[in-house]
Order: sequence, then C-alpha cells, then structure tokens
Amino acid sequence: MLRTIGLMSGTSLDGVDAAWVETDGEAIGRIGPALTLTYDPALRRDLRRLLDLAPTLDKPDDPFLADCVRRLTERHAEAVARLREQSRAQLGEDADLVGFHGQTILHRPATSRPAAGDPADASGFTWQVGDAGLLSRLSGLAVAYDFRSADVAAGGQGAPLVPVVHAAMAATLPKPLAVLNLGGVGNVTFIGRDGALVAFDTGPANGPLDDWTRRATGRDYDQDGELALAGTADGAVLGRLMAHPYLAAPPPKSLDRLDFDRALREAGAGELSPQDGAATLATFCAVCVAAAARHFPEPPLQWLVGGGGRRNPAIMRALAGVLEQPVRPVEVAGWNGDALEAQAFGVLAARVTRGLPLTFPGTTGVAQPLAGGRVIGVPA
Ligand SMILES: Nc1ncnc2c1ncn2[C@@H]1O[C@H](COP(=O)(O)OP(=O)(O)OP(=O)(O)O)[C@@H](O)[C@H]1O
Ligand SMILES: CC(=O)N[C@H]1[C@@H]2OC[C@@H](O2)[C@@H](O)[C@@H]1O[C@H](C)C(=O)O
Repeated sequence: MLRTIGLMSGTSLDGVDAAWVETDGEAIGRIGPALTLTYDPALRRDLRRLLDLAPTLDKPDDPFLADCVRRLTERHAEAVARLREQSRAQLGEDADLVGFHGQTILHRPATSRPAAGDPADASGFTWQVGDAGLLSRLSGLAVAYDFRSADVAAGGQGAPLVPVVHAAMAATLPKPLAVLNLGGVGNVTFIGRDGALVAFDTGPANGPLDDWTRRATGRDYDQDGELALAGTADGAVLGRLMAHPYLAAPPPKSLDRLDFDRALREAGAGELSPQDGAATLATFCAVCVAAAARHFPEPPLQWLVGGGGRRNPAIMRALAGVLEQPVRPVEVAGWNGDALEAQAFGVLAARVTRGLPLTFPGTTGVAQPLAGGRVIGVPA
C-alpha cells in the first residue's frame, strides 16, 4: 500500500484540506491525520477574482494567474509539510505520494452523453490550477494531478470523482445508500445494492449562501446557520429557482461554482432581507438534493452527509424536511466529514499510479470506465 497525502481546494475557496491515507487505490488501510490550512483574505479574494476572469484569461502567460498559482501551490506545500510532521508524530510514518487536485477555476464539460463506441466529444473543458512540478520540488514527493481532463476529453463530465472512493469506504454499510457532499456545490453518490453508482452534482450548496452572507454581514459564511435560522424561506423565489432546468435534467451532470449566479439574481433573491435570503438559499440547497433523489433508481436507506454544509443546522433541518429517509452526518459511519474529499484524492492518486479507472458511466457519463491523471516523480 502507498502512504498518500490527498489535497483538495474546494469551490468554497476557504482553504486547502489535507489528509493522510494508506491505500492501494482499491482498499483503504490506515487513516491518519487530517488538517485544513485556510487561505489568507488576499488569496481568497484573488482566487474569487480568478474564477470571474477565467473565461477570458490568456492561459499560460497571465501574470495574475501565475502569481495566484504560485501562492496557492506554496500553501499546499505548507499543508503537506505540516501533515507529514503530524503523521510522523502520530503514526511514525512519512508519505510516498501526494494527490493534488488544485483549484477549479472554470468547469464547462460537454453536455451530451457519449454513446459507447461513439468518437469522444472533446468540446468540453475543465480547468484546475496548481503547479504540480513546484509542489513536487517543494515536498520532495511524487505528485499525482490533473484528475479531470482525460474524462472531459472523452466526453465525460469530469466530475464528480469521489464516488469510487465513497463506494470503497462504504463497502460494509447497508445499501442502497446515498453519500452527500455539501461544499460550495453539492454532489451525491448513490450506491445500489449491487454496488452500481449513480453520481452527479445536486446543485448549489454553500457557495451562494457564503456569497450572500459576505455581502449582508461581511462574514465569510453563515456560521451555525445563525442568519438562515432567523429568517423564512421565500416561496416565490424558491419556486422560480426550482424551475431551473438543471434540477430536472437526468444525470450525468456537473456544475461550475458560478452556474446558478444568474438564476439567483433573476429569481429576485436580492430583494430579500439578509435573514430571509439566507433561509431561502439554505432551503434551496436542500430542495436541490430532493430533486436529485428523483434520479436514483430506488430510494436509499439513509443519507450520509459530509462537507461543511453538515455543520449548518438550517441546511440539515431543511434536508430532514424534504427527504423521506434519515439524514445523518458521515461521522455516524466513523468517517471524517471535513477530510473525506482530501482522503479521496489520496486514494485517487494511488489509482492514477496503478492506471485504475477514476470515472465510470454512472459517475461522469463517460462511455467506459476510464483511467486519468498524471504523475510527476516516482512514489517512494
Ligand atoms: N459551522 C458552520 N456553520 C455553517 N456553515 C459552515 C460551518 N462550517 C463550514 N460551513 C460551510 O461549509 C463551507 C465549506 O465546506 P467544504 O470545505 O466542504 O467546501 P469545499 O470543499 O470548499 O467545496 P466543494 O466540496 O464544493 O469543492 C463553508 O464555506 C461554509 O459555508
Ligand atoms: C469541477 C469541480 O471541481 N467540481 C467539484 C465541485 O465541488 C463539489 C462538486 O463540484 C464536485 O463535482 C467536484 O468535487 C468533488 C471533489 C468531486 O469531483 O467528486
């Protein structure tokens, strides 16, 4: 087994999650420490600006992009260094391989589903920034990266990638099961009785709520759902948002962090009070999950929720109100809901080194199970 460090910088742009996992890409051995290094306000602001600029950026040469990439990568290297200190202290173990997702700044996969045997539809595009060479030099470790582009080039959605890892972690849990991640965007993995996967992005999760809270209060997010719990969801705005064609569209499907921004503006959310706006966005996150469940082949026995959204009681209450099955944080299964995505990129890194598939027809819509990713350096 390889001793991996998985790194995920999610759509919330709040920081980098890092986690130590022993794995061969299929089985999961020891699970070690995990940590989050937040980004300083200047880096957060610049990454947010990068998202807005991404569609018009002149890729290789833009000095603003290069500066953001360097700062982002250095922060990742710091996370690796600190986590190695912890894994040495706690387990007496170092690491062999890093899984480096980078930061998605633009995600525009092709929309049509390729049929088996059709030529690949390469019109999609997904862009994760981060300097794997620099991270490898700074850490002295082999680095697996570029996890999404082979899938998009083959006509897949390029996301979500974590379902194969959810399935490995849930090996002994009763099925059918739904594993929900509520980050900036929500994504769900339905695991059937036979292990078959149906996975896709549910809709916006914390992203619009974070933006709303920042504008209304200056704070980075609605801590413990304080704002949302003090308000009432607006039925008319919710009704307009629920009509968004993404919700009814069958999977495979995935989202860019900003895909719903226009719909949110046009739905009139901007007219609401800070509290009612937050309540509406928290409820909308849950409504998107309920809409997602309609695309499952059968109802799950329960929902396990990871990601920062499980810490927002307004979202968790709204979920319990719209879903018919029990909704619980992933901790009930003994998992760490803050580290799950980072752990997944450690497992995916090991899969990259072994040429195992990362994506499947039921996850990204790719025609056949597909390997992906690239590696710099040789795992120790
Ligand atoms: N105590 C809390 N109360 C309310 N919300 C919280 C709390 N803690 C975290 N969050 C929310 O969770 C978000 C971060 O979640 P997470 O780290 O899972 O997202 P991410 O990994 O960046 O996104 P993605 O999974 O879409 O890539 C924060 O931006 C915030 O909205
Ligand atoms: C393009 C991209 O970076 N997508 C992220 C994002 O954040 C959540 C959701 O949208 C998910 O599809 C994906 O991340 C997870 C880690 C995934 O690929 O499984």
